[in-house]
Amino acid sequence: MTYHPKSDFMRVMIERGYLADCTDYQGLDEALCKGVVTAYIGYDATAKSLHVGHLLNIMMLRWLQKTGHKPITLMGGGTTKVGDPSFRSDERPLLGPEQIDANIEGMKQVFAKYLSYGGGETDALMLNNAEWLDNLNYLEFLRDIGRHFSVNRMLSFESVKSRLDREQSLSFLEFNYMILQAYDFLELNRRYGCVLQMGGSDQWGNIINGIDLTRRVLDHEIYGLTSPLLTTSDGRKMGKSQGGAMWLNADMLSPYEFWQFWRNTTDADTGRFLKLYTELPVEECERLGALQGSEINAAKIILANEVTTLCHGAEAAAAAEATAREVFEKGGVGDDLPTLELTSEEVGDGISIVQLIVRAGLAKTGKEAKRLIAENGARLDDAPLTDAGLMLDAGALASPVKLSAGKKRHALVKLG
Ligand SMILES: Nc1ncnc2c1ncn2[C@@H]1O[C@H](COP(=O)(O)OP(=O)(O)OP(=O)(O)O)[C@@H](O)[C@H]1O
Ligand SMILES: N[C@@H](Cc1ccc(O)cc1)C(=O)O
Repeated sequence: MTYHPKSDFMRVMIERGYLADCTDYQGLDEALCKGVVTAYIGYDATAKSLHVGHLLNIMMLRWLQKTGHKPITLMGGGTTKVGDPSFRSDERPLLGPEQIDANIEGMKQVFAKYLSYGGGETDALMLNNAEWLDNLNYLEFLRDIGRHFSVNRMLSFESVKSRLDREQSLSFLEFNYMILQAYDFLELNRRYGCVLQMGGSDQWGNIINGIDLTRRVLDHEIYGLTSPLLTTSDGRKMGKSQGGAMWLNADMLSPYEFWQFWRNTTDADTGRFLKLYTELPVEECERLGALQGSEINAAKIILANEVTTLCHGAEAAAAAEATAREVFEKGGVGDDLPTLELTSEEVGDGISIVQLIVRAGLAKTGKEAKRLIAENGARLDDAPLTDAGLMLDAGALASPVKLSAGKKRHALVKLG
């Protein structure tokens, strides 16, 4: 990166590692220096909660607001009905309107923790593209908007190319997604003077289509900026299709498990995550990330506390840290462990240990639970579990028991 930015926002984006690409560094930097820039990120309603992959770009909106600009969070109430095919090898499952509305309600919970909404100049706005997409007239839309798109060019984008190269089907419905997202940018520019769209690098094609369309229709110069897609050191994208998504809503992932996720960051990721997910000064993040051996654990605890405080509050972060100390350092049971509460009817004459391991979320299937036991990875109240046929009755569960999978994952089982 040879560009030396003048604006605070661009400087933060570059210094902290948020920037993958930008359509016009200098043009955007100058706009940011001149006055308040309105920028948006869109979120499709494909799940009830956002996850830590999305948190990366929520932090970008937070920095945008902190540096004196105006963020828009756009819920994809309209676009979710179509489903973004970018870099996907298959079509997304189609969701019905009730599911979409429920997902939007779930997703919305998180934004107010990071952004301040309201009517002021740099207050954030929450919008939904169903507002302008739901009632589009097909023929008018084709004539006014569709005529600006070249199919030849649309077919050349990397985001759909792999699907075409592999001769896998790309439905006409999905093919329209790019046009709808482009139209969003045009509408947001027209209605709210929005001049910047941000997103993960998989959104590049969709973003530049919006910029081209707005130039053609309104003759306005607008910008796009993308972040790297966050992967863990072992190369997996942090998302939801990957399984085990790290959700931001507490009813989908407890604050304790959320805290643990950050606490278990690999050494190589610690400095990078501190810069992306906390607001500690860059030099401090670098110093902490460079610690070696057991010292880096202190950095990971700082990371977990900072991120959990932002997302779930200082109290939840402190409780998670206390539970972790209790469980790991003293071998005890903390109040904050994920808990499975059983009724006496469920326990009956006895409930199998395999079923408990699955229901407590420590294994996905019975087979996986049995393998865990066979490989000596499961423990009951800190004692190794060797018998996969073990049954626990109400007497055994008279006081809560702790189940563990490996060194780091624990759950409490108790009678409700
Ligand atoms: N791991 C990530 N790192 C950075 N940005 C991400 C990440 N995951 C998602 N995003 C951003 O959020 C947008 C919405 O993503 P999308 O719903 O496709 O993600 P997802 O939950 O990872 O989905 P899936 O795993 O189903 O592909 C992405 O296009 C990207 O801009
Ligand atoms: N396409 C984005 C979501 C989005 C929706 C509408 C937009 O205008 C912008 C972005 C995604 O897959 O997550």
